Amino acid sequence: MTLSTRGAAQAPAVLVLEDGRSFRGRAYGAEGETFGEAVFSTGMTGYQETLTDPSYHRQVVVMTAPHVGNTGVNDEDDESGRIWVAGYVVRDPARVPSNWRSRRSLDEELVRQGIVGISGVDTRALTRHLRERGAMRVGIFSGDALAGGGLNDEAALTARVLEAPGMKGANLSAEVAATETYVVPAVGTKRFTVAAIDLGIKGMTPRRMAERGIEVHVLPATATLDDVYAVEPDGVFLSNGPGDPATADLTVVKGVLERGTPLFGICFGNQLLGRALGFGTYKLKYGHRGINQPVQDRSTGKVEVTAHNHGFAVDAPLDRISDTPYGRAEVSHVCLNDNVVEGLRLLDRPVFSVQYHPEAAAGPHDAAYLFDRFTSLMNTVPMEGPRA
Ligand SMILES: NC(=O)CC[C@H](N)C(=O)O
Repeated sequence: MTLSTRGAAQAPAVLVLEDGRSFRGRAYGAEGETFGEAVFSTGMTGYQETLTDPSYHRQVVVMTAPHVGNTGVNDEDDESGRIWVAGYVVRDPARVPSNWRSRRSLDEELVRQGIVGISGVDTRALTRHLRERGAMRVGIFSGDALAGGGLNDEAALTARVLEAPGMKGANLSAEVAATETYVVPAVGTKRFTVAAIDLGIKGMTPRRMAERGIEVHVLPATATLDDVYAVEPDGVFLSNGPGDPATADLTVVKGVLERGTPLFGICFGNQLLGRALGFGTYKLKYGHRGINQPVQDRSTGKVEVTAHNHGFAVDAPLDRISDTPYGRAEVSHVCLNDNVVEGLRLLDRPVFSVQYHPEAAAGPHDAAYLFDRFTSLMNTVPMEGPRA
């Protein structure tokens, strides 16, 4: 158990939204200033995985769960080598974290990694504001950033927020992805080789494949089609990742589709597949983030409770099969809260994707069957040449 001595004694901080609304609180984590897109996450647990998910790069995450940090920070649950959120907003941080795996408090970890946060904010009011007005740019200011009376000059702080870049048009995968290929070995007998394109991949994703006998070659976001086929893959995987899918290069995805290699994409990967098929993508008003989102698999009618983190979505028709340059495609999964497209499937090729996070780190394991589906596609496709 680690005792945190900070909390109520922390310096004043202020959160300022681009539309001028502001919230006062206390510094949490590092003091200073930070900017990003304000988004809210409804996960009640799993904050360590959220913080270290590269898809949150350049986003300031507001936690709707009121108590955050209760189980501290451990050495096992990180989803990447660092915290990626641009800032962190909580209502009531734990003063005494307690868990057998805890090594330090969340506050200490945020300080250690220089992540500026704010606590003591009415996160319900802030979330309702974002739901009504949509995700928008935000700044958090504390310590030196408020020296000279900044706390009382919110117009000046709002002007600074308005200078920060937005999420639309942001091309961010290369900023978060590995620069060198690495291999996650199959657990037990190796059955397949998969080339996974790292657009901001989480650590659990290759592990979920490895558990199924897959040797995963994780390739940088900049990998070419030749790099992909150099590993002689039985299947190709497109990962999650930050930024606007409209900015991504689709050459590799289209090349894989042409060859008919089994393909599975998640989240950003689903959006890239959608765009490669000729569908558009658009920015949702406030996105889906959390570990309790109901999704229906339209092929079985089954409802799964799933982990999400997306601000963009694919624009594809729900009521009919679409003709694409790679054959017929359908919307395979849909979000039951708002009918947003949550999955795509090609009818003539071994290709599918989902908009959510079947690796479930954190989250319910309802969607684990999707990794089995990918494995069975590789099982049935002859190695040489396209199937379609
Ligand atoms: N988790 C992800 O892959 C997110 C995809 C994309 N950046 C979005 O916000 O929709």
